[in-house]
Amino acid sequence: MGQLQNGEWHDVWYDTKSTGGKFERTTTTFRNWVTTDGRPGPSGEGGFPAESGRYHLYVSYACPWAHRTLIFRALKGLEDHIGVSVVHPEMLTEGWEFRTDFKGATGDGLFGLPFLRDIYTKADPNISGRVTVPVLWDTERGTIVSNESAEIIRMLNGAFGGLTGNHDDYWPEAMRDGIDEVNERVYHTVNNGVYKAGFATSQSAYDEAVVALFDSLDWLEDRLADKRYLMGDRITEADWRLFTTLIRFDAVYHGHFKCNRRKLVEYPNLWGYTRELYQVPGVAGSVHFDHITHHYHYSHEKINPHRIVPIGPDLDLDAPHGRDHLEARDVA
Ligand SMILES: N[C@@H](CCC(=O)N[C@@H](CS)C(=O)NCC(=O)O)C(=O)O
Repeated sequence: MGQLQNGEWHDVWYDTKSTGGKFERTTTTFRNWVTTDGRPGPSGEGGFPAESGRYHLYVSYACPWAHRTLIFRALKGLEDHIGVSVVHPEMLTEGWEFRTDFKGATGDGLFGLPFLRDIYTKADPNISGRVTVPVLWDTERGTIVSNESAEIIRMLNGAFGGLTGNHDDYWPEAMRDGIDEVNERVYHTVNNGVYKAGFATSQSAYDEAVVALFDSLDWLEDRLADKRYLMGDRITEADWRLFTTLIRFDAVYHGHFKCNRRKLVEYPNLWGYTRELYQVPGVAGSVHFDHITHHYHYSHEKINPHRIVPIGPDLDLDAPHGRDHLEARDVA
């Protein structure tokens, strides 16, 4: 693991010394938007119109943030319009690599480059910062549109309907404030909360993160007692953002990140809800437990110095989800 400083690679682990042992996620560099007609989006510059075959996603199957973009690509019928390259699950001193010696790792499908950082320096030779997945690459302008998953999923949700005819909407206008409110708590205490617990280097930083995480899981468990999905009777973006953390919970976060007050399977509502989302057509194909389990345990040498990859729990994600008694309606 490392980062770029003025286009040069430096192998450094996360700095938690300056923050009293707390892991703080840095902000994202590329913030442009693909829009229907190329007009600028909420941030960055314009000139990125939705076109078939023009954009390419760089992802890791292990990463929960990249996973969101793969789910939206599948749900929105974008497989034939947006290509994908999958990095190797081991993220070591060179950062994400395009090695292909692991099932499902594709290499760099556009340029045949060895490292993900080469894609970042192709976009900006003097770039500084972390080299993260996902990356949405524009093959026409030869640059990165965005490396912020929260924004990439909104582009995939909203910009390509004219091309695909798929107008399913996971961020409906009338629900946006409510969705954003749920996202905010879920992001800080669950999505990023597991990382704050796992990467903490002081007891107090770990305690703070792990308590907030399980408070939120209790809150979500209650919320899902009479709601089929987080926002009620229709699936929204908020559900997919939560799903990619829940699906990794028992396999990785419970043990490797010490989020072990309870397992996900011990929450009846959350566990049924996770199975239902997993069973939505197109979603199971985006879940790769081999990459997930291998990545975390092998890459984080500071947490797991012998790099033993555990066997992992047997999870029956295809079991009936048992949530049919709660009302549901279409996303269109
Ligand atoms: N804000 C980014 C965060 C993405 C992120 O942190 N990805 C992780 C993998 S799960 C990564 O690539 N980390 C490499 C690093 O931090 O050096 C997003 O949501 O798109």
